[in-house]
Amino acid sequence: MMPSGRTCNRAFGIRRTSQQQAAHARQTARVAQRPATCRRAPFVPSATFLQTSESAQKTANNGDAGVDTPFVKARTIPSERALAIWRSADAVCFDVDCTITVNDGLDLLADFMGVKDEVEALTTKAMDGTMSLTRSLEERLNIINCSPDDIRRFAKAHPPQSRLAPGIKELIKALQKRGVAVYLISGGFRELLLPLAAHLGIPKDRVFANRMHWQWDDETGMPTKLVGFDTSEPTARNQGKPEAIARIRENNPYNTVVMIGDGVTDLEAVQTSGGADLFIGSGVVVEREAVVAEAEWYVYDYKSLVSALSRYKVAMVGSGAWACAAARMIAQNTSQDDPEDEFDDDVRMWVHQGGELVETINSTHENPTYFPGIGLGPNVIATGNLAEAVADADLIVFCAPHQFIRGICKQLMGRVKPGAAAISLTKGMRVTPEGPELISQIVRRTLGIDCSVLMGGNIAEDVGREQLSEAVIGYYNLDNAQRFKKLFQRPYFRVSLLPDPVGAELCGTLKNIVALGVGMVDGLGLGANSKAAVIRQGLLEMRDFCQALYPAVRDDTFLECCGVGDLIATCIGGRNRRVAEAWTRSAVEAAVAEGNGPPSGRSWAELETELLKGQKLQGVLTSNEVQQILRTRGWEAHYPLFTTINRIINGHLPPHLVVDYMEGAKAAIPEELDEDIVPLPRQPAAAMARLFGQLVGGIAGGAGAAAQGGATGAASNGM
Ligand SMILES: NC(=O)c1ccc[n+]([C@@H]2O[C@H](COP(=O)([O-])OP(=O)(O)OC[C@H]3O[C@@H](n4cnc5c(N)ncnc54)[C@H](O)[C@@H]3O)[C@@H](O)[C@H]2O)c1
Ligand SMILES: O=P(O)(O)OC[C@H](O)CO
Repeated sequence: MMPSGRTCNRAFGIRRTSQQQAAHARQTARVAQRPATCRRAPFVPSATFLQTSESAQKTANNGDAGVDTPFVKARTIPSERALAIWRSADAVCFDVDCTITVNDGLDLLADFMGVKDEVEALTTKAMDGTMSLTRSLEERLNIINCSPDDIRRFAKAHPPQSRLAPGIKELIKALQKRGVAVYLISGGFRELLLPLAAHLGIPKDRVFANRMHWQWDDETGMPTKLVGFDTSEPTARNQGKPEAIARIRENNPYNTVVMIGDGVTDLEAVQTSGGADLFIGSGVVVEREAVVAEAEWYVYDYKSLVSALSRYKVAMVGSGAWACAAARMIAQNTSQDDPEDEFDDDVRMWVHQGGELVETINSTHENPTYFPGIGLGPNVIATGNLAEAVADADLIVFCAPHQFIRGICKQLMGRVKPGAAAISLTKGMRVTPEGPELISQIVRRTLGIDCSVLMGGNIAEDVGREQLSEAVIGYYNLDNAQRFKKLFQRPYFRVSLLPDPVGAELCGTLKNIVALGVGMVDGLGLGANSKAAVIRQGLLEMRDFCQALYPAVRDDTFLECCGVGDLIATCIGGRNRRVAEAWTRSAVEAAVAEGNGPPSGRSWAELETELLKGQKLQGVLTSNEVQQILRTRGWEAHYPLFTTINRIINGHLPPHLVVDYMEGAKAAIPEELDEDIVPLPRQPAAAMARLFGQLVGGIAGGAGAAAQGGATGAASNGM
């Protein structure tokens, strides 16, 4: 800003950090050697927002021995109010001279025209108050007396990039990227500002400044001689900046407008009604005592404004295998040194166990219980306190085993930040007498926030090893989905958006049942053809079930990575498949070994503990949940594979019927057994004992018999 820019030769007695003092000394030495009219302010090099503001604040609070200047406390840490306004700004207005540029345009032009000293004398008069701003501008232009050609030559000699303050271009770019309207409001002249505006991508109609008046040549129709300037522009007089902002507001539906500048006329922008909602003082180029003292927020580094612009805080609810792999990706993204990074570096992770595991994660940056051998990143901060993990979080990632989500959400009721957005990575559903409820629906209903889903063929350990994986984000709110995409997307983790959240979530849920079937095929020693048959039928039943419950679910969704992609990944490398294989082997071996006696195959719960070491099996619970829906609605015959698998896992049918699911679904299940739906039974079901007793002869024929259709025969016999 031009008029007060003249005051920058004065010493203002600002208390500085030692870092600032060193920078200031270097700057002072440089300034002394050049003809610029502004003494540079301390510039804090490349510190992050918090480091900058904290160190500055600390110095301000402690005092700084060795500096004998009067104490002025710059508010370098923004208040919550200031931060909220900054983040929600619709328009940001910048002063130009010594705010976005390192020098004053009119001074530079005077120097270029060889009249620097006379112009400076007039400036001093204006600053002394012995001359009005308007008259001082008039007289200075008179002395400068340039032609349009001089201005063109001046612009060439001082191109925009040579004049920009450090970090300003990145700040303006970050604002524009967010859709914030950027304005220039200057006591300088349009003729000198427009090249800067063009360089910064600011349209001409967003530049408020004074206009030179020219004498025009009658013959050529071209401007020839400078004869004054347009005094009707608000920027030609004191209190002009708030007036310009009031005009901007009149013509645009902005709720929130911020003014940034180095001088007192910029400060005025917030002190008048109709002006800006927030003034941010800039000490990037010069420090002015009055501005430092009055500004609600004062910055020495534009990076700090970029950092503070929109730092979404992220919470991870869960700390199992997938929660760790996902938190690791998020932490990689949030810690990027990118001025446009929208996220706070830290990722809070809730650890159900609390205690020692929390301490281990925070000291070793690894979760040895659920995700051994893979570092999470130092910015994943574990806590055993659920409410603390999500407090202040703008983005909440739910990734706990599905049976716990409802309880978790109940604890979080009334504790999440209004306006927060959630995403569920959990695969599963809940079934109530009223019908099914998806995990994302539980989050939405209990917490009253938007909830997207992220689904795909994503074996946690493979993602942790940065092997290529794909996922979709199924969404209702596109803005939130796009933000989550930025949060998750990595070179090795390809994320796309899918406007079918229900289809995506149900695919992720139902494939766990099919994976149990494939594990059974493996446990029976059958080959690829049988697995393919089970997978194909599983995909059909997944599609039919989704569309029977939610007719809007799209066919295409099943061809996405959340559909067939996840199905294949789980059936090749998932936990459900692995545990089902072990369970089937154990059941078959026990039946063969014990003949007609009661089989002693291992229970699901036992194998879950032994093989998954604390991780949770989702397929058995999901199968029981889905089966309740099938049974209640009389749909069992339409879902023969789902039904057969459910009967097998609950001990109502022998495992080899998985490849003869049409028969399995038709089998008459005794009344009392039909009710016997026990999630993860601790003991082999009594029903299993009876069935194995009847079927042991058939099973003893082994997998070979089953592969050749023997399983069908045995099942038929058994039923
Ligand atoms: N593991 C994978 O490869 C993978 C991949 C994609 C999706 N998923 C899905 O993500 C979800 C979470 O899976 P995961 O692998 O992160 O977890 P996990 O299977 O490793 O389960 C262990 C987690 O459950 C927690 N837990 C145990 N008891 C609890 C309780 N009473 N209340 C709350 N939490 C409790 C543990 O603290 C731990 O964080 C599941 O729905 C799963 O289907 C898993
Ligand atoms: O290991 P599973 O069977 O729980 O499956 C893991 C993931 O869901 C695969 O995408």
